[in-house]
Amino acid sequence: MTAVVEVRDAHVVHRARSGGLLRRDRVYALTGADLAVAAGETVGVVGESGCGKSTLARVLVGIQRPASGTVLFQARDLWTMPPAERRATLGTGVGMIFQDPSTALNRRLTVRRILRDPLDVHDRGSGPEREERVRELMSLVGLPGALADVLPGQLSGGQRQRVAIARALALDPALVVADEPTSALDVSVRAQILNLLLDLRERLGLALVFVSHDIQTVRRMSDRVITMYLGRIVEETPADRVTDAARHPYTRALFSATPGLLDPLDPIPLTGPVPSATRPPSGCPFRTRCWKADHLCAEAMPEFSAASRPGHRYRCHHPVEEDQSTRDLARQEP
Ligand SMILES: Nc1ncnc2c1ncn2[C@@H]1O[C@H](COP(=O)(O)OP(=O)(O)OP(=O)(O)O)[C@@H](O)[C@H]1O
Repeated sequence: MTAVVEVRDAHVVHRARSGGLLRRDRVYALTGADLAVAAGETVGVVGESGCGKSTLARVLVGIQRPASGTVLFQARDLWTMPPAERRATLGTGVGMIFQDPSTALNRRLTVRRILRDPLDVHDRGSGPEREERVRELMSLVGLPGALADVLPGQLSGGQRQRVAIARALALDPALVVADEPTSALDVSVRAQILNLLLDLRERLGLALVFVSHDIQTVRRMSDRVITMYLGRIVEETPADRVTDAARHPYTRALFSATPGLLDPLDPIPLTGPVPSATRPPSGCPFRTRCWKADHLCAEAMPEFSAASRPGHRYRCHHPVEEDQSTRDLARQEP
């Protein structure tokens, strides 16, 4: 597999937003992240709020430089290349779709200007070719050409997100990262936008990274699911087996609590709060909420183990069995 993007042992540490000027804690937003995404595949990223999903997304698209670790884009190290080359590589190679198209789009520019802008900045084609590309992009995302001269404020939320997607695709990127692309939209248009993304991935052979709180949607959209907990990737599971083959207790608990499964599962209780990212627990970060934790979990962060099927790895000293029913798991005392 040739990765479009590959992150190796990436760490991101922020200064805490609160705590006063003199005493600023460190927030461990991303710790030792490894991930590779190939052309044509969709990788979904799930986890509770604050676990580092957006940070990982920002590292993948080169908005966030990791404090340590490597980011390879099409096998080239992003952060050792000259800045101008990095800007050009990211500008043309990567598209990002944000949660809220109302804030992501410039309200003063027409749809045509928004879509032409990346073509102008990166000097793509002649004037007429750029106009043609704008038409092509609008048609690609299902926007009528008549909307070319309107402002984002005159569009519906779904239409605005289509413009944002078209803009992300303007320069034929190899990688698109969508961070909660539907959570600001009406429920009625969410499915349309998700289907559009899936269709575009097929047609354009994109590598797609999809970040969402909505784990049912991630499961439906993705080939592989990445589970994050307190800044760490703790499991990577083939999406079609995530509810029954995941081996990390946290992944099982997260998916067991998902409403809307065809075959509802017994919810596995997740007790207690998520610990602070400024003081993650020693050893396995999930141990303070895990019903299987023992002294070993407090002492050492488990290394990744490979599961029996390709594309499945997990970090856990006491993994649950594949196919062990959530009823059995739910009965275990935390
Ligand atoms: N610029 C920043 N300064 C300080 N802390 C930050 C900053 N950005 C993120 N964090 C912290 O880093 C951690 C990871 O944040 P991140 O936004 O990546 O999580 P997330 O999983 O995307 O959360 P959500 O689902 O709520 O969007 C959180 O504890 C967050 O508060």
